Amino acid sequence: MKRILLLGATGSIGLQTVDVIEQHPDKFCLVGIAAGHQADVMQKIIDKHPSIQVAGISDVSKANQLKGVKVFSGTNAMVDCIENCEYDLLVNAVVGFRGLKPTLTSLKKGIDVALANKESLVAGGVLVRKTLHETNTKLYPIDSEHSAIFQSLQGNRNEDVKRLIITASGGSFRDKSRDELSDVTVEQTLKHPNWNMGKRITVDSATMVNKGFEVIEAHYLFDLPYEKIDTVLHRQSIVHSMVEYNDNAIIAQLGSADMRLPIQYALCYPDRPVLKEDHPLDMTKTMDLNFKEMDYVRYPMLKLAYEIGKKEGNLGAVFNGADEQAVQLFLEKKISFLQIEESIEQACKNGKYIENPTIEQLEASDAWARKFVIEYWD
Ligand SMILES: NC(=O)C1=CN([C@@H]2O[C@H](COP(=O)(O)OP(=O)(O)OC[C@H]3O[C@@H](n4cnc5c(N)ncnc54)[C@H](OP(=O)(O)O)[C@@H]3O)[C@@H](O)[C@H]2O)C=CC1
Ligand SMILES: CC(=O)[C@@H](O)[C@H](O)COP(=O)(O)O
Ligand SMILES: [Mn+2]
Repeated sequence: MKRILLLGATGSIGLQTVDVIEQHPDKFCLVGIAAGHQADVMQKIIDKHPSIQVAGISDVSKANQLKGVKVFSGTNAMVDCIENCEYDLLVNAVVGFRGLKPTLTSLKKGIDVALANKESLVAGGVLVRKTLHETNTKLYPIDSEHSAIFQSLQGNRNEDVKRLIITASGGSFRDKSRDELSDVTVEQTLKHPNWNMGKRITVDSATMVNKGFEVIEAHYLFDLPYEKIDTVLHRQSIVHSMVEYNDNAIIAQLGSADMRLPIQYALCYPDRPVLKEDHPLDMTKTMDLNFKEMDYVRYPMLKLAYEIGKKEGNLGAVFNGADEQAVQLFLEKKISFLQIEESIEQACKNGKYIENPTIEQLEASDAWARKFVIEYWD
C-alpha cells in the first residue's frame, strides 16, 4: 500500500489524482491533502478517505471548516504537512512558484515526488537537480508530454537519444495571426481546443509559455541539452510527445486528452494496472494526425524560454514570476493578452542574474518579478 500526500488536491490534476487513487484501493491510500481555498471540496475528500491524517490550507480563514484531521494553515501549510506526515510519495499538483519549496522539502526528506508542478523545475531546476543528486531521490513526471517521453525512453539509453520532440497543440489562438491577438478576451483564451485544465495553464498554453516551460522541464527531468529538445505543432493532442533515437526510430506515446493515464503511470511506475477513462483512445475512430514545424516568430515566448533555460541561474524564477503575475492581471482584465508577453520580456530584460541562487534568492527573484510587472502597468 503506497501512502500518498497530495498537494493541490482541489484542482484539475488534484481531483483526477483522487480519482486514480479511488480506482485502486488495494494499491494506494491518501494520508494527507493540501490546497489553497476550497475547504468544502477538501472536506468532501477527507470524508471519503478516513486514511487522511493531515490537511493543509493556505487560506487561514477557512482552516476551522476542516474537521477530523490535523490542520495546518497559512503560507507554510504544505511544508508543514510534508514535515508532519508519514507518506511514501508526494504528488505535487499545486499551481505556481509556491510548489518549489514543497518539492525540495520532500526530496530532502528522502521521499520521491510525482510532479505536475512544472514551476518547481522552471523556477528552481538547478536546486532541484542538486537535491536529487544529494538525496538519491526521484521525480516521476505527470505533465502529459514528459510522461510520454518517460514512457518512450523505457528500455533505452540516454546516449542513444537523438532528440526529444515535444508536441504542442498551439493553444486557444492557434488559428489566429499575431495581428489578430490584440483584442482577444479572457473567455476566448480559456477555451483550450483539447484539454480541460486550470486557468493559469490554459492561458500559458495560448501564449506558448506552457510549451517553453515544458522545454525547461524536459531539460531537467531527462538530463539532455537544449539542443536535443525540439517542439512540433500537433493540433490533435493525441501523440503526447516522442523520442527520436540515433538510428532514426521515433517512439511515441498516444492516448486521449485525459490526465489520468500520466497520473497513474507516475503513481504506479513501472506497473500499468487497468485504468478507467471516459473516452479511451480508439485508433479506428481517430482523425488524421498532423505535425507542423514550430513557428518561433508566431510564438516568441517559446523562443525566449530556450534562451532563459540555457542561461540557468535565477532567470527561470524571473520568467515564471513575471508570467504568474501577468496572467493574474490578464484574468482580472487589467492588461491585454499581448501585454502578458510584454511583461515577461521586460522582466527578463531587467532582472538581475544570479548564477547559483539559493532558495531565498529564488524567492526574492520571484517577488521582484511580480512587483516589476505590477509597477510596469501601474
Ligand atoms: N491541468 C492539467 O491538465 C495539467 C496541469 N499541470 C500542472 O499542474 C499544476 C496544477 O495545475 P491545475 O490542476 O490545472 O491547476 P488548478 O488551478 O486546477 O488547481 C490548482 C491547485 O493549487 C491550489 N492552490 C492555489 N493556490 C494555493 C495556495 N496559495 N496554497 C496552496 N494551494 C494552492 C488550488 O487550491 P484551491 O483551488 O483550493 O485554491 C488547487 O488545488 C500546475 O503546475 C500545472 O502547470 C501540468 C500538466 C497538465
Ligand atoms: C495536459 C498537459 O500536459 C498540458 O500541459 C497540455 O500539454 C497543454 O497543451 P498545449 O500547451 O500543447 O496546448
Ligand atoms: Mn503538458
